[in-house]
Amino acid sequence: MLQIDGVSKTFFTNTVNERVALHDISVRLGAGEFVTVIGSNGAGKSTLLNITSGKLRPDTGTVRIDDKDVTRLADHQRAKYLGRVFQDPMAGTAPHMTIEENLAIALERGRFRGLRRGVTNAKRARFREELATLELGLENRLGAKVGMLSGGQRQALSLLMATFSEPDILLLDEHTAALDPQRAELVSRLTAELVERHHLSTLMVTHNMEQALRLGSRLIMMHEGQVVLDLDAERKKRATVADLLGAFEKIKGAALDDRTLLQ
Ligand SMILES: Nc1ncnc2c1ncn2[C@@H]1O[C@H](COP(=O)(O)OP(=O)(O)OP(=O)(O)O)[C@@H](O)[C@H]1O
Repeated sequence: MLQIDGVSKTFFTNTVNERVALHDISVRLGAGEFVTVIGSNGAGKSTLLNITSGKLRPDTGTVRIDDKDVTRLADHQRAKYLGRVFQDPMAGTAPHMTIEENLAIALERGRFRGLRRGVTNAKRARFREELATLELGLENRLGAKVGMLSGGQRQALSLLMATFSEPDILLLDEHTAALDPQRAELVSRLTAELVERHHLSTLMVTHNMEQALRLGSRLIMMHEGQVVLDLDAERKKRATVADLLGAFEKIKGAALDDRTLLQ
């Protein structure tokens, strides 16, 4: 469970480059809730994920994971609660290590810290079983260097690594955006399966509105550092891409009207 309460973040405060990235934002995720996050460029989506992961500190507000206040914990101290997959397929895995070495490191994080890093036969059996669910044949290539895999295969592996220690929160940062449509579709399908199987509380940023509507149990739209639309499962099921575009136009229009009124 994630509770982001009253979080604000401004970059380059009191300079000509000042940017308000988040403005008093509050987002709460229940256990197993899968929220897709859309919004225009600069809306604050990545900043929200970076504040959740501890990569950035908020200026004000708090971040709680499973009722524990983690606002002041650095990213490495929070890592055990979180899984994260980035847009760049090269970011989540170590290319010079084998598939099983990468998986062993991922397994060591999170709740399995008692285990040693070495790859035992028991672990190998588990890796094979988990990899088989990807349906990419990687279960037969445990000794292959990860750098030899395609972008789609690496991203599928990153996703598996981020999820199989069952983190409290899964953060997906446009994780299908750099893949061709077929691979993006595969990674989308795997995302839905893994989130469901491990019952993970998930925040997924995407620019693909159709994907944002298809995946997840709730959708939020951000604009200028705030949540401007929050659709629950029922409303999300009925919504179309045209509805989302319409809502966004209306919000932008309202913001313009407000500014006009102030002048
Ligand atoms: N490290 C940083 N230093 C300075 N400004 C930043 C930094 N990170 C984000 N910003 C600014 O904060 C605002 C929000 O950026 P953010 O990257 O969170 O938006 P986003 O919704 O993820 O955008 P995009 O969809 O383009 O990735 C923008 O104005 C951006 O320029």
